[in-house]
This record gives sequence, structure tokens and C-alpha cells, in this order.
Amino acid sequence: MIISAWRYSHLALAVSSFLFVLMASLTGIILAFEPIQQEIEINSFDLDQITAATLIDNLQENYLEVFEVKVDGYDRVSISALTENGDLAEFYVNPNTGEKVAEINPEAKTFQFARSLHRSLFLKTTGRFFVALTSFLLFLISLSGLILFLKRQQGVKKIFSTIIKENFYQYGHVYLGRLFLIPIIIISLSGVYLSLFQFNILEHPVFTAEVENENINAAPKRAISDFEIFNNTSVANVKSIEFPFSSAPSDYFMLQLKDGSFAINQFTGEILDEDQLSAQEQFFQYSYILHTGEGNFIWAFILLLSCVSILFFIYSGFKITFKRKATKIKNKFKLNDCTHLILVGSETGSTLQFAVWFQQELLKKGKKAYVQQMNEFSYHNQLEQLIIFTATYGVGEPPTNANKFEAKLKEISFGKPIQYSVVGFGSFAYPDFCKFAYTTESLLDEKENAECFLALHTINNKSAESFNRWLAQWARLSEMNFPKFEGEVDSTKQKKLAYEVVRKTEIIPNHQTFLVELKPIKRQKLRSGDLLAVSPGEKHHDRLYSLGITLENTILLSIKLHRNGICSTYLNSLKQGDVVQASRLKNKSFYFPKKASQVLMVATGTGIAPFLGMLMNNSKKTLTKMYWGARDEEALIQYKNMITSALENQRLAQFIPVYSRTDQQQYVQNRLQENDSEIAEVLQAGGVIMICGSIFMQQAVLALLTKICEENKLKNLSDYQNRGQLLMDCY
Ligand SMILES: Cc1cc2nc3c(=O)[nH]c(=O)nc-3n(C[C@H](O)[C@H](O)[C@H](O)COP(=O)(O)O)c2cc1C
Repeated sequence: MIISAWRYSHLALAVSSFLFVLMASLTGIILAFEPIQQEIEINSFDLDQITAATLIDNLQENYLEVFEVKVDGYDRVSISALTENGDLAEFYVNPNTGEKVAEINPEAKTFQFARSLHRSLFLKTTGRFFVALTSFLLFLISLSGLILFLKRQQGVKKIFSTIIKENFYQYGHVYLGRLFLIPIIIISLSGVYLSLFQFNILEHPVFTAEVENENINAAPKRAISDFEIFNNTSVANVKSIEFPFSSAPSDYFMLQLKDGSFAINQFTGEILDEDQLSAQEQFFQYSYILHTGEGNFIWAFILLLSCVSILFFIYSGFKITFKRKATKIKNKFKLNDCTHLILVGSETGSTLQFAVWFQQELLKKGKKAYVQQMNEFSYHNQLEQLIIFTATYGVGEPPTNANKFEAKLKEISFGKPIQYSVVGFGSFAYPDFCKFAYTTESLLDEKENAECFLALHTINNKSAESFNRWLAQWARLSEMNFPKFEGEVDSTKQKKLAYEVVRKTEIIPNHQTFLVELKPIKRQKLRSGDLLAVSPGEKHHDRLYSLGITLENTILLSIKLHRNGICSTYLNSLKQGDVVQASRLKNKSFYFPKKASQVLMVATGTGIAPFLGMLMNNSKKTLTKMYWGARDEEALIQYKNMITSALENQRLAQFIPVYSRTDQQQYVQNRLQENDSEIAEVLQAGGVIMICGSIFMQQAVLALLTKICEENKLKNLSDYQNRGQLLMDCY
């Protein structure tokens, strides 16, 4: 597994503490319900409007003797008093009247249990130590997570920009991270701070009034309602009031406010001593509220969601890690004996899967192939073929395991001629698509004795299909036969179904293209844009075709016959009534949009097939235009009827054929460029651009679209792609 230092720390911390974090989150979820429940159940009074003087008066009117008043975090006022029946009791009162409103119920058993587990794991001091450590580790995990998030988003300014969706768990991990990392940092830090008090590292100050008894006057005697301090203090600011034990002048009121404590002469109301709340104690109070959500419904709810999100982080984190760990480098031969060296530049391991698969296939063919990380590159005399698979990160930067490659390559000189091929793995969602692969290729270009075997090939979103196109070219040049790389969507694992050939057109000699229409023998749900993996027989591997669905629910395939193409030759040999075995692969990212102001289709050659199906089914008559590139008009013969009928019934608004080998001598991208303002308008008006056909056309069209976006001051092309306004299926 290849991993950067931050990612490694994040993972190591999470793995080492996950059981404790899991326990703390589960109990945290339960405990977060307590303030929520209290908030719902309690009739609260507006304590700001009631003075301590009124409260004391009310109480003294209602009870024989009052010992203490307490105001809790939910603004409930409770007292301990001698009632008129002479009973000593504790209960909640209405501060406006002094009357009893409710009993003080003991805390529910569930909360008691969850709290003990949350605080000490029922292990007393040892448990408290582990809990404190867990809090601290959670803080470090969140901090490293925050740094990874900022690196991923490429800076603080881009915190709120779109998160690029790679897969569900990765996206969820990052998305929830953006929402909950800060609350989790607050929870963990406040937890650590509260723990310091549990271990007596910090202590709560105790207010002991320093009063000289002889200085306490019993006169002039005032009514409580005339005590300045009680009149100036609202009950909202009170934490507790201890009443004087007896009527001896040496006993006084002890008033504890949220910001200080006072000793008050019971006869005169004079302040005998006072103490301001220390910063440490204030910090404790804030930490307590932040950690428990006491008295704040909204914050308690955020705490609840944060704890739930921690559970998701644990689960998705493990999912991501196991996926990455799945591929390991295992070399059968010593490096110095190998003729083929596959270098990998990968951050999260997916590129490595391609490399290891490729190595295994080369080994099966008797080649001595070695897989190595790009940073470890060194030259040996046996080396003949250098194949580099690399991802791109950051702003077109190398992955961590390739960041020293440039420096290493500079020091290396190839003693004998070698041939190299570079494959770039990247994503169109990023502005610098596969940039590091381009850099790598140009570095090799400059090296003596290094000859380019196959020009740079770029792969968007780990597309197995695109990789197979590269593989086919590489195999042809090196005169080998490779099976298909199936990647995550393994068509061999999909159920094979039977399809009957209902139509097959003659091949157009100059273009070597033909149409095949297949009818599923068993009914199935199909959509234009899906892929059909056709199996030419047991011994051969499947070949994927983009399909269109006709109005009769048949599958339309447009095929180019390749000279040594096993599958295209097989399909060309079919006759009406023959049965074909194939499996369907969903390709949801290339469906005709359900809602779009307009659709612009761009295709070359046989790439038109899914579009023909989409047009037939465009019953809403969404405004659709199609640019289609081919060598000459003859290539259109097979599609002409379908295009004409789509135009007639307004399922296609305009068809723009572009021919490269006629007087016109144009490619689709040239024609698109002539209409650049119209293209800009499509993007601006929320329209969708769909591209299907050759990878070369795709790259040229993407370069043009990027330019159009820049010139018209539109958003980044990747923004449109993220919003589903740019859909592609190219090969
Ligand atoms: C944070 C981040 C930044 C990325 N930056 C780029 C980029 O600048 N250009 C690009 O083409 N792809 C970029 N990608 C996409 C990756 O290169 C692509 O997903 C690749 O297949 C990942 O390969 P790996 O799993 O082997 O690391 C980025 C991906 C992530 C998560």
C-alpha cells in the first residue's frame, strides 16, 4: 500500500483507538439524547425577568424554612426546604410564585449507565485514563483528517467547493468530514480539558468567605427586597443560593453566580466577601456545555450527529483501507533479471491494481516483469521495456510515491536502448488532467537511449474500458495477446444472457462498419448508453460495446471491423436468427438527461450508436443537436434513415455531419469551434454535452471546451462535469 505521511498518521491513530472511539461515540449518542429530552420535557421560565430578591421573597412566603436554591443548566429552579407540613423536601419550583411544580426524578438508568461507561468504562481511574487518552487521540485523528481534507480541496479557500466523487465511502468520508470535523475537534478538546479535572491536574476553586465575625453588623436591618445585590441579580445568572443556617449574624447568604461568588450579610444585604470566577473555571463551564450540550438543544443535536458521523468515519475508513490494502506488489523475479519494469505512481492504490494485473499477464506470457514504485526507480542492464502507470494529485503533482522520480531519473543514464510507454490515471474533474503523466513522458523524451514505444495514454476515472484500449495498442505493438482487464465491473461475473440477431447490415467496404440489432430473449430493462459485453466464445474474452435501444426495445450496436479483431469478426459473421451470448453492464453516467434545457451530442464513427437509441426515445422532444464526425458521407448510409426520422419527428433539432476526407476537411472539434458562442450558451443555460467516440476526438473536444469556458469567463469545465453537464463514453 502506498500512502502519504498524513494519511498514514490518520490511519494509524484511527486503527489504534477505534474500539475506544467506537464506545465513546455510541455512549455519546445516548447521552446526547439527555439534553434533547430535558429540553423537550421542561417548562422553562424566563429567568432573566425575575430577580433573586423576588425569588427569595416568594420562597420565604411559601415555606417554613429554605436551605438552598439551585438553578441548573436547563434553567430549572430547585429548592431544598422545610414545607408547611414540616417535611424536608427537594423539588422544582415556579420562580414566579415559589410554588412546587415538579419532583426531582433520578436520572434514567440508561443515561446513568451510558455516562459511567463514557467517563470511566466502569474501570475507575484506569478507565478514566483510557477515556482521556481516547479523547486526545480523537483530537489528533480529527486534526490529521482536517489537514488531509484541506490538502484534498487544495487549500482553505476551497473548503466549500465541490467534493469530487470517487466512490461512495470516500465521498461520504470527505463530505461528512467537512460538516463534522470542527464539532468533533471541539468535543475531543473539551473532553481532554474535562479529564484534567478528573485527574486533579486542575481543581475547581472552593469559595470560602473570609469574614471577621466582629465586623458583621446586624443593623440596619433591611427587607430582602431591599438587598441591592439580590435586586440587581437575575435568577438566570444564579447557580445557587445557600441560606443562612441560623439567625446568628455570623451566618450569611452564600450566593454563587455564573461569574462569581458572594457572602452576603443576612440583615443588611452588605457584601461581606466576594470572588470573581477564574478563567480556568469559566473555561471549564464552557467546555462542559460544549462537551455535553447541556441547556442547548441545537448544540446537543449537533453533538448527536457528530457522534453518528464518527461511526460512519470508522466504517467508511475501514472500507477505504481494506480496498487499498487489497493489492500488494509481489515480484517473482529479481529486478536485475527482468526485461519489463512497470513503475507505479499511486496515492490510494487503485493504479497499482492495473499495474499488478498487467505484470501477472506478462508473467503468464513468459516475460520477466517487475513492479516497482516510481520513487524506487533504478536502471539495470536487462531492462528493455519501461511501462509507467501514474496518477496525478494536487495541482497536477505526483503522488507521494513518485515525488522523487524526476530527481532520480535525472541521475540515471540508460546504458542500453530502452523503450517506454506512459499511462496517466486521472480525472476530468480536476483542471490538470493527468498532468504528472505528461510531465513523466516529457522527462523520458529528453533521455538518451530512451525511445517512446507507445504514446501517452490517459485514463479518466480508472476506466477499465479506456485501459483496455491502451492495452490493445500495446499488445499489438509487442505482438502479444492480452485478455481484457475487467476492473471493478467484471463482465465475466455478470450473468450471460441470450440475444437473437434480428438485423445485420452489410459492411461498408471503405469504412469497415456495420450495424447489428439484437433482441433479448428474456425481457430486460435496458437503456441507451449501457454497455454490452459480447462473448465471442469460451476461449475469448468479452468485448464491450456502447448500445442504443430502439423503439422496438432491441439493442442497436454499431461496429467497426478490426483486422485481427476476434469479437468484431465474430459479430460480422452473424446472420439473422443467430443467438449471441452477452451480458449487460449499466453505465448510469452516460444516460440521456431526464431534465436538461438542451442536449448537444458529439460523436465520431460508431460512437453514434447510443445516441441513435437516445434520439428514438426522446419523447419529450428535448432540444437536441448532434455533431457527428466521419471520413466521408458514405459512412452515414447505415444511420441515415434513423437520423432523418429523428429530424422529422423533432426528436433531433439539427444534425451536423463533419467530414475529414472530403473538400470540407474538418474534424468535429473544428466545427464546434466555429460555433463556440453557441456551445458556451449550452453550458450556461444548464444544457448537457454528451461525447461518444474516439479518445483522440474526446481530448480535442475537451481542450476546446476548456478554451471556450476560459474565453467566455464560464466556470471550470470540471464544474460542469461534476454537475452532470458533461457526459462522456470514449474509447
Ligand atoms: C485530492 C485529489 C487530487 C487529484 N488531483 C488530480 C489532478 O490534478 N489531475 C488528475 O488528472 N487527477 C487528479 N486526481 C484523480 C486521481 O489521479 C485519480 O483518481 C487516480 O485514478 C487515483 O489513483 P490512485 O488510487 O492510484 O492514487 C485527484 C484525486 C484526488 C483524490
